[in-house]
Amino acid sequence: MSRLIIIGAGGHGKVAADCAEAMQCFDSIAFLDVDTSRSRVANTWDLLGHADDWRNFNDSDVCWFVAIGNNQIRRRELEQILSTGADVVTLIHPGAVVSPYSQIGLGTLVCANSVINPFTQIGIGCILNTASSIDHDNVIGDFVHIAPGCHLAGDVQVGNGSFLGIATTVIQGLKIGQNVRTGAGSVVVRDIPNDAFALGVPARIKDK
Ligand SMILES: CC(=O)SCCNC(=O)CCNC(=O)[C@H](O)C(C)(C)COP(=O)(O)OP(=O)(O)OC[C@H]1O[C@@H](n2cnc3c(N)ncnc32)[C@H](O)[C@@H]1OP(=O)(O)O
Repeated sequence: MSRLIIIGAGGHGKVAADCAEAMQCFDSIAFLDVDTSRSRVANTWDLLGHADDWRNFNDSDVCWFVAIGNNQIRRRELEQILSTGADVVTLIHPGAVVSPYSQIGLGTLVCANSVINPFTQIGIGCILNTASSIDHDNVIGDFVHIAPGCHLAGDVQVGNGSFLGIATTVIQGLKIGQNVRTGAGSVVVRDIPNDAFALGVPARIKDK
């Protein structure tokens, strides 16, 4: 058992803490955040101090999770912590179904009711949000956010830093590039190139 400190006390941080509590493998759960105007988060968890001061809390029994929704900021913070060799954890809600034949990178959050089917690889620092399903043989890059209710069919690839908006559906075998964004409810039926923004049914690429 160890103490978990979560960096980022916004809505996503609260979901991460709730997941960590459900896992029942941490002695205590607390936060650091850039906003230190309060001492408690949602009247439930302690806010220990400023996120920039995280090294001051890096005792041997502490492990870390970065819960920042923005993919770029999450990447910056997590890479900084990983570079020091600090103990970063992966959070998988006990109500998620994860195949033993899949791989999940450090610092990723797998939320309740998500399903990860076999031979799928998930990178580091990802968010697989509530009730998302990632089917067989997917390759999901680093710092990707798959929003609630997304469904990815088999053999889908998603590049680093991409954000699939809530309830996006991707048919089998497609390749979604890096830093792509999709709108809520998009149905992706063609590959999407790097840095594109796509939305609609079927999803079309739009100007940003
Ligand atoms: C736990 C969590 O909360 S995780 C976070 C999950 N959140 C999401 O997934 C949010 C995804 N965001 C969206 O879908 C947004 O609507 C965006 C990014 C696609 C567009 O947002 P904005 O740039 O603010 O666009 P805006 O709302 O002004 O709409 C512009 C036009 O696009 C249309 N539009 C907006 N979203 C969509 C969509 N998802 N699909 C199709 N059309 C859309 C609007 O109807 C509007 O059309 P109009 O010009 O004909 O009236």
